[in-house]
Amino acid sequence: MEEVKRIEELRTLLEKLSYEYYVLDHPSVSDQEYDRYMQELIALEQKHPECYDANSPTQRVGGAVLEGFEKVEHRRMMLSLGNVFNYEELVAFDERVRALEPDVRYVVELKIDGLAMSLIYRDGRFVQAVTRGDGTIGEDVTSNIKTIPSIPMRIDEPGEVEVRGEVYMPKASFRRLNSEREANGEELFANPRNAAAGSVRQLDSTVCAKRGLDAFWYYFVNAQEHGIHSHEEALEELSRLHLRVNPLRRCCNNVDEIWAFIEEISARRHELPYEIDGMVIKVDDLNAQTRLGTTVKVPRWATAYKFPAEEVTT
Ligand SMILES: NC(=O)c1cnc(N)c2cc(Br)sc12
Repeated sequence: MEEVKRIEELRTLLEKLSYEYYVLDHPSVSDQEYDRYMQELIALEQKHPECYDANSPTQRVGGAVLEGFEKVEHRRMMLSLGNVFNYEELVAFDERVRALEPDVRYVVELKIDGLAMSLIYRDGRFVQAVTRGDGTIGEDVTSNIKTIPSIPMRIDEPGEVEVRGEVYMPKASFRRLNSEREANGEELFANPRNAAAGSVRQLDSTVCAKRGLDAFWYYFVNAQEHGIHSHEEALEELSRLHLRVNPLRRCCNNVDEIWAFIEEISARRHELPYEIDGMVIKVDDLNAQTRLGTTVKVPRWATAYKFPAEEVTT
């Protein structure tokens, strides 16, 4: 029946248009055209309830208001990071790594000031989003994470894929939210991280949908099972799967290259449209990461450089 075929066609088209707009920031159609396709799909889905699909672009917002969040155990612990606060501590980190991995190469990324999140895809379909929690047990916040338009509901990868990253509230969304709350005499959020955490914990996803959250993904959990050997390759694969990966990153061969990038980003971080509280330095080679291993709660193959605390008025 061609209407059922049209439903599948529109679902695929709307996902592609959403990717172009929210991930590539390069839409190929006008908002009006996008809305016309969405309205056409909504009408066809109402006519064909037998085609219901929770991952349809029409199902991102709405659904039941939850009583609470289910607890979920992570397959692999969600680690936090050790910290370094200055050049000398960064040198010490590098020396500890080089003692085991003499010709190490690093990838340096921005440390997004949001909340850590795990996404599970199965056979190419988004199935679950889980907060970090205590690192072992998190909360299922799938209904809220589905409302973030840059997160794909489908990916072109079979089997089980787990992706981790940071959900955050852009500075513009934060300013808009707090000015609305001020106008309504409500308590203001202290910073974008708190506002993002409060939004993800909304039991009614229509509230979360209005908060203008976004996310960057920076960890392909079972990358080696998918034939990937380095962190940089993993980030490129996440991009290929249409996940939103932060392009502001640099491969560095030594501490001085790391420090140069830290100073470059530190000088321009207030221009960024989102808050960062430091930089993340990771060993690039995944086998070297495995050889270095982790301590009780933090990896030996990565650390976070934290910017000096300052009074930031956003
Ligand atoms: N790029 C990254 O690895 C990264 C970025 N932002 C963050 N808040 C975190 C936290 C951990 Br744990 S890793 C990481």
